Amino acid sequence: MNALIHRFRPLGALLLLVLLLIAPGAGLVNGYWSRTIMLIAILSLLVSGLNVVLGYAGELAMGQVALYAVGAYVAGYLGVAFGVTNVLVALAAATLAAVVVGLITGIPGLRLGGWSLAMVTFFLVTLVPNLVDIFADFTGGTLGMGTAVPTLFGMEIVGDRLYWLIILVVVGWFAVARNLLLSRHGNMFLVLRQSPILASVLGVSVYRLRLLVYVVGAIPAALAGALFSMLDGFIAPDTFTFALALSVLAASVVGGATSVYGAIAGAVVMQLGQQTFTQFQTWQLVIYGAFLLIAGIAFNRGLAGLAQDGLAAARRRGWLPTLPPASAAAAPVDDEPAARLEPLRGVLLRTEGLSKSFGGNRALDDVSIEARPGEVTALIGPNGSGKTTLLNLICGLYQPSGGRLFLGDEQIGGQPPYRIARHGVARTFQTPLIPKNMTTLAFVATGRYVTHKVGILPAILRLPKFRRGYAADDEQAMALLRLVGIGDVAGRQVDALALGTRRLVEVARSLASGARVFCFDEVGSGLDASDIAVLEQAIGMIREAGGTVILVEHNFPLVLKLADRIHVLSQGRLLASGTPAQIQADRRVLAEYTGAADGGDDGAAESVTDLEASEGPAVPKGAK
Ligand SMILES: Nc1ncnc2c1ncn2[C@@H]1O[C@H](COP(=O)(O)OP(=O)(O)OP(=O)(O)O)[C@@H](O)[C@H]1O
Repeated sequence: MNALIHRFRPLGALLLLVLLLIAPGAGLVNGYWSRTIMLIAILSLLVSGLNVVLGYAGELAMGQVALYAVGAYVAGYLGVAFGVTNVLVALAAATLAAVVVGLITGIPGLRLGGWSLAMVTFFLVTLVPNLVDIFADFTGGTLGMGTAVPTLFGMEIVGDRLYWLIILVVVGWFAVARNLLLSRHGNMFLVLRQSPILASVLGVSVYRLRLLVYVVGAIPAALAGALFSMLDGFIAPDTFTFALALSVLAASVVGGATSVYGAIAGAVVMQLGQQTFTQFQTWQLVIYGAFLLIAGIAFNRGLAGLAQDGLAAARRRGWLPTLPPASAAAAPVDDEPAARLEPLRGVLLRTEGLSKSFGGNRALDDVSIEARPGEVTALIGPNGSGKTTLLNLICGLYQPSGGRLFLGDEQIGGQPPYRIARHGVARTFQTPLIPKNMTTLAFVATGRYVTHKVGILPAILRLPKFRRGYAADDEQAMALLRLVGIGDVAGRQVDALALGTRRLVEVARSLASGARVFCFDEVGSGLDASDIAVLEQAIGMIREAGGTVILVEHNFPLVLKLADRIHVLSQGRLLASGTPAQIQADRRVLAEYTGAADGGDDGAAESVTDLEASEGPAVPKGAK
């Protein structure tokens, strides 16, 4: 039954599309409703563009309405000034204009960072009437501009034909958006939304990805504008108002910004609301504000989120058949033998006099260490001694104030994090960075985004290259989850997992990139004894496979078991380096941990192991 439903889903969608297309011709809807459907379709294009930018990549870009105007005027002007009325040319020109305007506004907006994009796009919307006025010779100014009748190969595209065109363009866009967002690219957009830091340590240039998302989101807005100019046959600046920008934002939030089809739900609510209530014009800003507040507080995943929750509840109760696993690889097969790691091309990592200051605080001072391939190098020290700062310098998240960082013979210190990640440096975080709305399997596969590239076009067109890449992503991610002993959580939402499990997920994610150097930041904390045993085994495997492991850890028994070499930091300086046996016997280290002036002659503890035998964290002299 289940398989049958899924097999016939595309057929159902096709039937729905055919029904929608024949509705006006077959008399199922009158002229009023066919215009309403076209307006909803156009609005859903606008909202969908915002969903891509805001819902997926987390960028508040208010400029959809300005891009809507660009699409409308470009399509309109082509017809009026050059007699180019072919709808395909008009739509292509609108798309091109969206890309150009997207780049012109996106580059400065995103380069400056922070709220700049929101500000730039906000001003873009408020500028539209002025620009239309300034270029009145081309746009007709405030009086507006009549547009030519659209054509296709000599045929006038009016009435039912225009209705079909609008429906087909909107369906086409949603197919593109679906294929893009429900792919490894969409998953990376979600990672970016949750944490640009995480995206950058996965090897992604945050700036370029943001620009890409912003430009992609601009395209449906311009297409909507072109279609609107064909529908109304007239364009005037009072269509492209700030109130419309707010209504698009409200529709995005109400429909559910992180849902592909939420845009349609949001557009339906907004358009029907507008048409149903006569007082709407007067009250529109208040109504949009109220919509945003209610949607933000009561159902922050929008109508689409409510629908998804309802469907999930119905499946749990057995009222609906359950979904098949995301992929064949995701089906839990717990009795399968754990995967083995392929050989890793570990490399020597070396710091030379590395320093980092935050204002007057010298967090790291002249630290020189080595981490060798096929070894586990542990960094220990009390809280605030500079361990995480050192990892952040190694990964490029901090710029060094002094000193150098070598990977093999190459000096990589000071490079941006995404470049360092591309050299093969992977990282986990003290507080795991985990995106929302993603399965554990998909999250682990994001580790392969840069190293096993599949372009956007193969993803949108679902080409064999995309399918092969997708299958390999799933298979590898599943094997790695099994390796760290959590294959059973592959299909679960990764942000719903317990802290200890998230740490293991991060280890699997770092392995997915095929990295050469692994920086594990307190990866053992919060894990129970059985998880620690699995972690120990996984780190042992990375070492055996030849990887370079840098382990920041407070769990001293774990450090003693795993480390080949230990570096002890104290107040940002390197206090001692040596084998576990040497560090255990080092009285300076004991003194640092106990606070005793001369290494613990009070007889309370004879070695660091005595202090840490209970697996408790190293108690700091000065807690962070
Ligand atoms: N972004 C920052 N801005 C200002 N000070 C910072 C920053 N990051 C770290 N520090 C300071 O640098 C010092 C070292 O901090 P760091 O987090 O590296 O220590 P740690 O050894 O990792 O501690 P813990 O074991 O608690 O994680 C601390 O004094 C901390 O306050």
